[in-house]
Amino acid sequence: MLRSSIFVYGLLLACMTGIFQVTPMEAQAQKKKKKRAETTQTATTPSRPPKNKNLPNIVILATGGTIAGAGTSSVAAGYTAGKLPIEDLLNAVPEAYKVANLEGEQVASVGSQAMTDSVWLKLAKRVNQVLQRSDVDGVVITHGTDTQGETAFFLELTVKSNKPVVMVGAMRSATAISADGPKNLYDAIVVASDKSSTGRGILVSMNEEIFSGREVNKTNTTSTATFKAPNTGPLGYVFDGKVAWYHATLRKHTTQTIFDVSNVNELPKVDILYGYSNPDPTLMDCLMNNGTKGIVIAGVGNGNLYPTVETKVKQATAKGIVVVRAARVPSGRVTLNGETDDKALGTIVSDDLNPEKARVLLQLSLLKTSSPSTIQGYFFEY
Ligand SMILES: NC(=O)CC[C@H](N)C(=O)O
Repeated sequence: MLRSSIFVYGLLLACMTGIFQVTPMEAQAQKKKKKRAETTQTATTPSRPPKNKNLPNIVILATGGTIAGAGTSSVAAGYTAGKLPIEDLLNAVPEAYKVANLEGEQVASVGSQAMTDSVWLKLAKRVNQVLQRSDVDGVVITHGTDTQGETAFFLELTVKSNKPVVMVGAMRSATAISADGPKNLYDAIVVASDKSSTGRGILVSMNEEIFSGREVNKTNTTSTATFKAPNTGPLGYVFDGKVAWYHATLRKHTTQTIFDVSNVNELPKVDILYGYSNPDPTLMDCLMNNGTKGIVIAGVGNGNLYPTVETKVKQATAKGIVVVRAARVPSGRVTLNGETDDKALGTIVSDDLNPEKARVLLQLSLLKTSSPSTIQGYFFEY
């Protein structure tokens, strides 16, 4: 009796301490099972397939943004932009490897609200280097949406190749439910791989629409359909892995421009002043005394200026600062000598470029000349 109760007690103890939980044979089987599970897991993580010589070669240059953003919740809006590396973004779209051979490179990892002139220059130089390679057919650039319109126009004026360059972003982070990044990235790769995208300038592919880098703007703070071209509409669409074109830009771009940044390390300082009722004209003093070489005014209506700002503008142009009248109105042209007397003020107009795009063109123009009339010519040409 005593012996049997010692046995039962011993058995119980053994079970609790796990001695009899797994026999050596079972342990080996479990080890094998675990290894199998690990192998299966690796196999489901898409790895780079071997190069297919029948597919185009696309280089993806990553700069950050929401498309590479990650948050702690899949439903809350909060996240940090530019966290995930390009490899992770590509792993979310294994289908893209059936469209092109893909090579990824991280140029920057920033939310595009932190975009700088130096990243622009680095990016433009890198795009040009990559496109010079005879084995590269096109480039895709992942970018935050906040300032994507400006970067697109900067590249539109400084990329020296006819090969497709397609920018893309996302409005929902990579960890959000229904993240739009993977579909947008897939579509952008489709657009960049399509020979019909050649010679169209910098393209921005978002939400199944394709825009010109000159025209595209972010128009909604949170919607996935945020990108629009208010003056022209989209150039085309990408749907079901196919591209369809309806329009083309007539303004000079890429290989047709005079702007070459290959030896440029710094851009001239150009700032934007916003127009509104009863503004404080001393803001202009701040810019005039701050080394600013050019000022873009986001004027009201047809780029009109508040009277006391107008007085300051006259002082600025007399000092040799180039002042461009643009408009805070989201579409349309700013016309010369309408309500505002450009001749008397020494100002020029942005044509139909919005203030931030006018700033880009003014920065590049000032690398060439400080003559307002020559720069006005550029604004009607590009
Ligand atoms: N949707 C976005 O990409 C916005 C995220 C961030 N502010 C950026 O522009 O990079």
